Formats: sequence, C-alpha cells, structure tokens
Amino acid sequence: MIRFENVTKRYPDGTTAVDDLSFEVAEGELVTLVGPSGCGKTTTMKMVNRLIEPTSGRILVDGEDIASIDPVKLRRRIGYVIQQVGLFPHKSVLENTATVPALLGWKRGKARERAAELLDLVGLDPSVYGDRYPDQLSGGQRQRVGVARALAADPPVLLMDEPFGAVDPVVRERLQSEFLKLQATVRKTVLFVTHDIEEAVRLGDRIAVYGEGRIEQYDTPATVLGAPATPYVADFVGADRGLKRLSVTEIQPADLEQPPTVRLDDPVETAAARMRKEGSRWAVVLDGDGSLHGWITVESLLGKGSTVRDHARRMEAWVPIGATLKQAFSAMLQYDAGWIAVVDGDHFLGVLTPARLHEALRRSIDADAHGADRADVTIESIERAG
Ligand SMILES: Nc1ncnc2c1ncn2[C@@H]1O[C@H](COP(=O)(O)OP(=O)(O)OP(=O)(O)O)[C@@H](O)[C@H]1O
Repeated sequence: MIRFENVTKRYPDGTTAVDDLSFEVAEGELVTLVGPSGCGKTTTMKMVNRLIEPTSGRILVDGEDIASIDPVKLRRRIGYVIQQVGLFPHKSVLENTATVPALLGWKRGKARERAAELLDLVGLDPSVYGDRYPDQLSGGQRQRVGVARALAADPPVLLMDEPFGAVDPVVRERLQSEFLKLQATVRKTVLFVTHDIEEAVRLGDRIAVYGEGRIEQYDTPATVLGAPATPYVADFVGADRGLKRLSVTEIQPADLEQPPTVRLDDPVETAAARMRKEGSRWAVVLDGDGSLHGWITVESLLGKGSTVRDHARRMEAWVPIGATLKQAFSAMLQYDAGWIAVVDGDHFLGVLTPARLHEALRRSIDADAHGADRADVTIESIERAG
C-alpha cells in the first residue's frame, strides 16, 4: 500500500535525514517507526503526504508514484494526526471534525452527520462535545478529535506523528487501547511515529527501528524484542526486552502442561489414585461437559466427603488461549498461584506454570530467530544447539 524505493532526503544544509530507505507497508497494516530524536522518522512520514519532497527515490501509494499526484489531492486521501493536533480554535469540535469532508465539497448536513459519527467512534459523545471549542477540552479529548478529523473522509492511509506524545501516561495508555480497538474496525494502513519503544511494541503489527537515517530492523514486535538484528537495536529496545516480549507473545497449546484432571462426580478414591499415578499433588476439576470448574489437592481429599464435588475449590482465575504470556504471568502473581489454567471458551486446555512460561518464551525467541514455528521448537533442541 505504501512503498519506499531507495528514498533519500538531504536537506539544503547537507544533513542527510533519510538515507536510501526501502520498505513496504501492507494494506491495513499498522507500522510504527521508532528511534531516537533526529533519526529521520518525521522526515520519512512527511514525504508520504509530500510536505517534504525526497532528494531521490520513489514513494508509491497504492501502486501510484506520489510524485505524479497533486499534493492537495494526495493529502485528501491521507489522514494526518500530529502531536499538537492543530485544531482550529474558533471552530467547534464538530466543525473541526468535518473539515476534510467540507473541503471535499460534501453537503453541510452530510459532513456534520459524518463528523458526529466519527466523534462517537473515538469515544466523544457528539451531543456533549460537538458544540464545544478546542480550549474547552482536555489534552486527551483534543487528541481524539484529531484522530476523528483525520478519519472523517475515510482515507485509506493514516499518518500519525507522535499523536499521543503530549498527554500524561495514563491518558496515553487509554488512547492507545482505544486506538487499537478503532483500528481493528477501520483497518487503515497506518504509519505511526513514536520515540517510545513501549508504544511501538504495543501498537505496531510491525516496527521499523531507526538508526541514523536508516532502518536497522523491520519486523514484528516479538521478533524485534526476541531477536534484535544488531547491537544497536538490542540497546535501543532495552535490557528488559525479555520482559517486554512477554506482552507480545501469545500462549499456544504446545506451551501447556497437562496436570491430571478429574470430574466433579468422580469418587474420591478414583481421584486420589489418578493423582498418585501421575505423581501430582493436585488436579484440575472439570464439570461433566469438560469445562473448567476448579481444583483439588491430595490433602484436601483426606477430609469428609465421597466425591470430588465435596472437596473441589472453585477456580478463581484463568486465561483464554491466545492471551499473552504477560497476562498469564500477571494472573499468577495477582492470585499468588503457582499455575494458571488456560481455556478455549469453557473448554479446559491445560495449565501454564512459571517454568512452562519461561520455556514458551525461550522457544518463541528461538523460533523467531530461525524463522520456525514455535510449536516445532523444543527446549531440548535449543539446549542441544547450545
Ligand atoms: N528543514 C530541515 N533542514 C535541515 N535539517 C533538518 C530539517 N528538518 C529536519 N532536519 C534534520 O534531519 C534529521 C532528521 O529529522 P527528523 O525530524 O526527521 O527526525 P525525527 O526522527 O522525527 O526526530 P524527532 O523524534 O526529534 O522528531 C535531524 O538531524 C534534523 O535535524
């Protein structure tokens, strides 16, 4: 959808801001450009809507060389959100949001209707906020208006330059998750500039890590964190990249341990025998239909009662398959538990223990480094490779 071909930008004073850049952003993909100040992220972005012209190379949007498109027309196809939002102070929130549709010659009523729809989509009730002026909004609300305005004419491409950079960390996190939800529905092709690796990892389908004027690594967040391509990238993503990676690595069935399972109606003796046979001091308790009910320990079976039902404890916490390792770990810490059950809907799949979680992380890192599937990587094969 957006394609850079050997793009270089040299400013008149001789600064090379971007040096022979080639990369591609697929349709509907959200790519974050991340790197330290002055590495050329904003220059890259502004070349896409021709606020800056490249010195050499080509940029294609939807297969078309943008050098041949009238810049004004081009910009109407590309939403643009910046940190200082740039709302018109004397226009209401609704009018601000309707700016591009109005420029495109939409009828006033239709433009306002669309603007109201968009405000709703970004979580601002148009009947409450529509008639306010920008200085009557909080910083986070202004950013939302900026996003609504950029989306109003339904452009296929969205450029976002540190859009959440000026708000406090709590609001920022909220804006990020709202934006992810929004993107899941609108599926724009997005270039998103940030200098914050956490934000880049959280939002990006892929991340471009910039060094000076060039991309050092262009890959999924999990790969960038697990297998940084260069010492520079490793340093930039931080010493705690293993921890960060937990939040982008999903739990897979092959990661799970299978403890003994017993049914609610099983006699105590059957349950005890099964646990003894498998050498486990505890078991997961399932309902008649295989859904997760709770758990029991060998010790608990010693009390009064004839079936598992009399001894089972309700499960307090579980995570769905596909949740991240971080969510699983966080649930273990929150419930002070040595393991956490993983379910698919109601269906019990297995449990994750800290040891299994660590293995899953190591296997996923090894899989990414070798372009393999995690399910095919075993701890033994990693250790053999040494
Ligand atoms: N108009 C200009 N004239 C000369 N040099 C410029 C100009 N604009 C940017 N630069 C230089 O080009 C380099 C890249 O700047 P750019 O704004 O693209 O970086 P950035 O990664 O977006 O940085 P930041 O995160 O600080 O916004 C920097 O060295 C900057 O000083």
